[in-house]
Amino acid sequence: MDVKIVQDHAVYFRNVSKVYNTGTIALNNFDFPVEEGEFISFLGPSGCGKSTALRMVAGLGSPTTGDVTVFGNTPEDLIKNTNDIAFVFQDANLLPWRSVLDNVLLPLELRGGNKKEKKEAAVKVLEMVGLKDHLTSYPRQLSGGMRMRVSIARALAAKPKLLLMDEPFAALDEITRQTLQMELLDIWKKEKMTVLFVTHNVYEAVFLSSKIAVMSARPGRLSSVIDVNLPYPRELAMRTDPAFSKYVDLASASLENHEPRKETV
Ligand SMILES: Nc1ncnc2c1ncn2[C@@H]1O[C@H](COP(=O)(O)OP(=O)(O)OP(=O)(O)O)[C@@H](O)[C@H]1O
Repeated sequence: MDVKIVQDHAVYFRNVSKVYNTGTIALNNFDFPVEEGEFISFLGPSGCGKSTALRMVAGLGSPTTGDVTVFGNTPEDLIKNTNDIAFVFQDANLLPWRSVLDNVLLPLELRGGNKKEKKEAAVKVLEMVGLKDHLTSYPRQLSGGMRMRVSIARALAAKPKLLLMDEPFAALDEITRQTLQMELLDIWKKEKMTVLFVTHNVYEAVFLSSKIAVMSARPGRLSSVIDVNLPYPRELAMRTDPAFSKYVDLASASLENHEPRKETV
C-alpha cells in the first residue's frame, strides 16, 4: 500500500471518545489538531487519558467513536508501511542481552536494507545523545539517564517524522531530567520532527512545548490549549524568567479549569 502525505496536519484527533470494555470513559470528544513541527505536551492529572490518546496515535488501540489520523493516514497504515512514527516510554525497555549499539539497531534490522548504512545511522544517533563511547556497553552497565538516552536513540534511528513520548523522564533525577530535556529540544529542532509528549509536570510542559494541551479527568477531555510563546532555543535560566512563571501559573490554573477554551498570555 502507498502511504502518502495527504494533509499538512501531523496528527488530527477528530472528536475522539474511548470507552474501555470495563466501562471506563478514558476520553470524551477529544478534538485536537497538531501541526507539523510542533512540540505538544499533553498535561493532565493521572487517569485523564493522556496515554490512551498517545497510544492511539501509535496504532495501539483505536477510538470507540471519532478518528485519529497521522499525516492524513491511519496510524496502523503508517506503522505497517513506514518508519514515520516512533515511541519512547517511561521505561527504557532495552534488551539486556544486546549491547547499546545492537539495541538501537533492532528496529532497523526489522526493516531490512543495507547493513552498513544501518550501523552508520545507529552510531550517528548514539553520538547525538552523547553515547558514542558506550556502543559496546550493556544496559546493566548504564545509569538510568543513559538507558533513557539509548531508548531515545533507538526511536530516532529510523528518522521518524513523529516522536511519541509517554513520561520519558518521570523516573529520572531532576538534573538528568533537565539535561535530557535540553538534548531533546536540540534534537527536535535539528531533525524537524513533530513531538507529542505526555507529562504530569507543569514546568516540564512549559519548558519544552510550543503548545500545551491541558486535559481534565473523568471523563478525559481537552480542558484548554496554551500557546507557549517563549523563544527557542530554551535555556535552563529561562525557568527563573517572569514570562516562564506566567505560563506555569496559567497551565496550573488550567489544570483546575474544566471549561474548554483557548488560552493566551
Ligand atoms: N486497557 C485498559 N482497560 C481498561 N481501562 C483502562 C485501560 N487503559 C487505561 N484505562 C483507564 O482509562 C483511564 C485513562 O487511562 P490513561 O492511562 O490513558 O491515563 P493517563 O492520563 O495516561 O494516566 P497516568 O498519568 O496515571 O499514566 C484510567 O481510568 C485508566 O484506568
